[in-house]
Amino acid sequence: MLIFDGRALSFAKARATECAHVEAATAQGDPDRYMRQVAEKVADQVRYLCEPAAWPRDLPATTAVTRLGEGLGIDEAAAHIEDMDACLVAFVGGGDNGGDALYTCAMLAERGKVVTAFLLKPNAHARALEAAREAGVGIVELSGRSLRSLEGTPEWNTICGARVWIDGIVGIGAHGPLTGELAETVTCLNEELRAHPKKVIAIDVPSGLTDDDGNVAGPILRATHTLAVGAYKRAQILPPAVEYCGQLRMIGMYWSGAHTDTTPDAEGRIGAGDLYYYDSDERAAAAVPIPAFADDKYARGVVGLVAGSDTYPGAGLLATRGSLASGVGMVRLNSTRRVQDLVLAAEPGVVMVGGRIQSALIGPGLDEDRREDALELAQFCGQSGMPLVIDAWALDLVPELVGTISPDATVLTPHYGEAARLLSALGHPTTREQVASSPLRCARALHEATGCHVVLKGPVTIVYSFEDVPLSRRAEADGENARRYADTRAGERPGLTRVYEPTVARVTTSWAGVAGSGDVLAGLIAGVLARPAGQDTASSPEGARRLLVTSARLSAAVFLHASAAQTAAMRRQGRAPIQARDIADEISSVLASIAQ
Ligand SMILES: NC(=O)C1=CN([C@@H]2O[C@H](COP(=O)(O)OP(=O)(O)OC[C@H]3O[C@@H](n4cnc5c(N)ncnc54)[C@H](O)[C@@H]3O)[C@@H](O)[C@H]2O)[C@@H](O)CC1
Ligand SMILES: Nc1ncnc2c1ncn2[C@@H]1O[C@H](COP(=O)(O)OP(=O)(O)O)[C@@H](O)[C@H]1O
Repeated sequence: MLIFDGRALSFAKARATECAHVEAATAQGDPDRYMRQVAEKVADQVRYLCEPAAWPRDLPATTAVTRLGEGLGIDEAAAHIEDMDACLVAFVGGGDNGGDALYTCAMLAERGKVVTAFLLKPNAHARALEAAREAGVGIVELSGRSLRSLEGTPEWNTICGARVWIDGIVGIGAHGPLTGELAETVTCLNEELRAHPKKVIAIDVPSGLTDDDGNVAGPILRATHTLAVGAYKRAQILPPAVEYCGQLRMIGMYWSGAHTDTTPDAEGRIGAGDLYYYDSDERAAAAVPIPAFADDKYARGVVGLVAGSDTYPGAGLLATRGSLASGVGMVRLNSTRRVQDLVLAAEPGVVMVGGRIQSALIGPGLDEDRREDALELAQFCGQSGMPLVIDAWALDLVPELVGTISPDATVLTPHYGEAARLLSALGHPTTREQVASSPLRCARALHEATGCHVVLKGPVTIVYSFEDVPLSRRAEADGENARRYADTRAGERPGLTRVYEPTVARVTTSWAGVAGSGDVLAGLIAGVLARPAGQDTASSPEGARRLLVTSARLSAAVFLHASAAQTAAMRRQGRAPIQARDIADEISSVLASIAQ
């Protein structure tokens, strides 16, 4: 069973956890103790981010080379270094997020910073406001007016002249998109940022980011840094909202209970509403194990591909190279003569005849002429329960394959457009725009419509996966709830319980979105699934085969692909394009750089 690097919480869960902390502080007669602890850590981060050394690494760039939002913009940073210690400005709302901001301002002022707080609501947190005044923070009261009303005044110049803004307008207490004067204020601030970029440090979440599935339905103040209080929130790591967070840092608040929910939902599933992030070089390396002393090519795994066509020959080569990078002992490629010649010229070890395989991939670069071979391999996998990856063109075959494939062993790897087309073909009319605005929701819908694992490719790729783990392990780990749940399914899967582990990898580069990049990923996933199951997979019940298609393996492949793209982009300082072949080439150096 998988425990990823961490669970990202829903806003409701985060609010409940935070409330418990506040209640405990209140019971001890100091209701703001927790808030001051948050503010102290925020103030430390703000001071650090104001230091010259932090600038070159931290300024954002739109073409990010990122670990979820971390940006590089070295030249712009250098230009601002001299006067970045000018004044700090905070925008303060009427809730506790504003309270955090005011205490933060007070602490910064006490440490010698020049700070001005703009109160956007008449009901700012009273004790925090008093502390800010006492510390010498400049206070500007908007009394409910939009910030736009200040344009042309000296206060407006203070806002524009600041190098660093602190966003305490709203946090996780906001419901729905921002409305009224707050919406206008945020729009106005974003306009100023577009004209004159600055550091924007969001306390907990960028103001306006309110949807657990990362949907962007209204104005959000675009942060360069987001300081997540206590735990990451789902919207901070999900596209499209992730783009507004900039570099994400955690403010540790000793939150407990941020583990997988063991309570089944209405349909009896565990963890289907959870979201994890994957950020582990070591775990990724475990998916590509060093061969054992006596391993021959068959022991290392053989992958069978139906990829490439006379219409799209290059896809056959790129998928092949993705598979080879996974360390399989052999790739068997079924393709046209033209593709075979192309592949053999680059990779003479590839075998063009059929035979024993441990996993399969159909789809990259296929055209109508390749339909029969793709269907045949899919059907073979369905009958044998062998892992099958369905990508690109072959995704259009899914509606006719639904009854024949083995969903537990099948992975669909659509991009947004393909996901929309497939969902529509399966009876759920969906546009590409709808997928782009709520990719997690659509990945889940695709799983529900097909039963398959889904790798939804995008700026941040989502792995919507699950495992059937032995009841004994689940119960050991999670206690009574799981035991009760498993009993209800005993007739269906005796001894097993289904656990969902939707995951995003915390690494990305926008240079990865290039033709053929997905072919490499599909090949890599199929290759990883052909490798012998080892430490990286969940254990199966006594006597059963070890599980091959797991969240851990799929996430590892996605992570390696993104890391390879990022490393290739970094070789060019993130400023020059990379090609799909660069990603394939870089996978082995990423693996080589990871200590095993
Ligand atoms: N709960 C607590 O006691 C603490 C919360 N902290 C911080 O405070 C934040 C949560 O505080 P709150 O629960 O007070 O809420 P927020 O401060 O996030 O937001 C609540 C305010 O936003 C307004 N609002 C809500 N939805 C809106 C919308 N759609 N458009 C415009 N205005 C809207 C409300 O009227 C209210 O004034 C967290 O993110 C966290 O950072 C902690 O750091 C300190 C203790
Ligand atoms: N803006 C982006 N930032 C990072 N990665 C991206 C972006 N856009 C696309 N990608 C990645 O690029 C790959 C493109 O795959 P796909 O669309 O299938 O292309 P192809 O079929 O040409 O190989 C996917 O891995 C996807 O996650």
